[in-house]
Amino acid sequence: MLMPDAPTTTESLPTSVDLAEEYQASGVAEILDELDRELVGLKPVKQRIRETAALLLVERARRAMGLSHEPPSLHMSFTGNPGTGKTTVALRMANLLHRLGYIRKGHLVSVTRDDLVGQYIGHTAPKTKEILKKAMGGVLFIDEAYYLYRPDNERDYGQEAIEILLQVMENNRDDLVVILAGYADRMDRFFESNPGFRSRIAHHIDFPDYDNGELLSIAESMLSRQGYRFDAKASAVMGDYIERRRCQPHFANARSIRNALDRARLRQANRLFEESAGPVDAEQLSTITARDISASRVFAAGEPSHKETTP
Ligand SMILES: Nc1ncnc2c1ncn2[C@@H]1O[C@H](COP(=O)(O)OP(=O)(O)OP(=O)(O)O)[C@@H](O)[C@H]1O
Repeated sequence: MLMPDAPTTTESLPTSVDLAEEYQASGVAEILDELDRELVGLKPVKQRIRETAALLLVERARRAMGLSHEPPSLHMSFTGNPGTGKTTVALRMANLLHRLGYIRKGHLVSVTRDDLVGQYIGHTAPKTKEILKKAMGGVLFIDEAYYLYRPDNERDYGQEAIEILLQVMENNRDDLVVILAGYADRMDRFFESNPGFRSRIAHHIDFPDYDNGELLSIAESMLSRQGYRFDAKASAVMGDYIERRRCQPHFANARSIRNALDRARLRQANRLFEESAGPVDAEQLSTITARDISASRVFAAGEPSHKETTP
């Protein structure tokens, strides 16, 4: 395996590097395989991550061989609708950057405006610096990053947080990676008004919405990880649920699926209590039936829309 830092004498520099071996030895292969296996869909996202990993491996090899190299800029923006996997992929990205030696610790600190910006004068700088301290050596993930900038209020404290962030993104490039996340259109407007951010972010990754088939696969894989499964009819009803849920307000892709499954498990538990006179077996305890899903309000015809949190 390559040394993370370039050797100091020319004699000790390697004259060639086996990239395929590096790919395996660094653990990058394992992370990318896991990403492929565990995350449904996201083809363009996975492709971009593979490309980034290849770039970083080549950069590392150049450094080890004493070729001219520039520390790559790793700050990123992840755009897409809620529940499209941005946080999940950011976690994997942190792991990847750590395995490649680009960040010391590889942890992820996920924040929103309220974690960075204070309500009173003098509160913002210490708050932002505290978060940055926590994130050093890892990845700082700022969800709905555009809320930091409020053009309607000239004296908004968000501006102070922005200035500190920009400085740290420039000066601590070798120890902190910042990922800005949120809706694509709002992020575009944010970059237009804050060119400092645009120029510091080299990698833009767009997360598409999942299609109905992908959401059904996500539901099945989430359930199986929890030790449950749909019976044959439940799978079909879940497909129908997804079709209807997508057209209702507060739809949040995979997050809506996670919430729907939580509620289905609740109904299953209640059903087991109501139905069972005697002992229940493992099969019954692990099966979600059509009824556990069809009792959802999503199926109530003409019913006004409901919020994500409604049971
Ligand atoms: N492709 C996928 N395969 C399996 N599970 C997924 C996939 N994408 C997302 N999930 C799951 O869906 C949930 C929501 O995903 P995540 O939090 O990463 O989305 P997000 O884009 O960050 O959205 P938000 O900002 O609204 O939280 C998580 O529980 C995650 O594990």
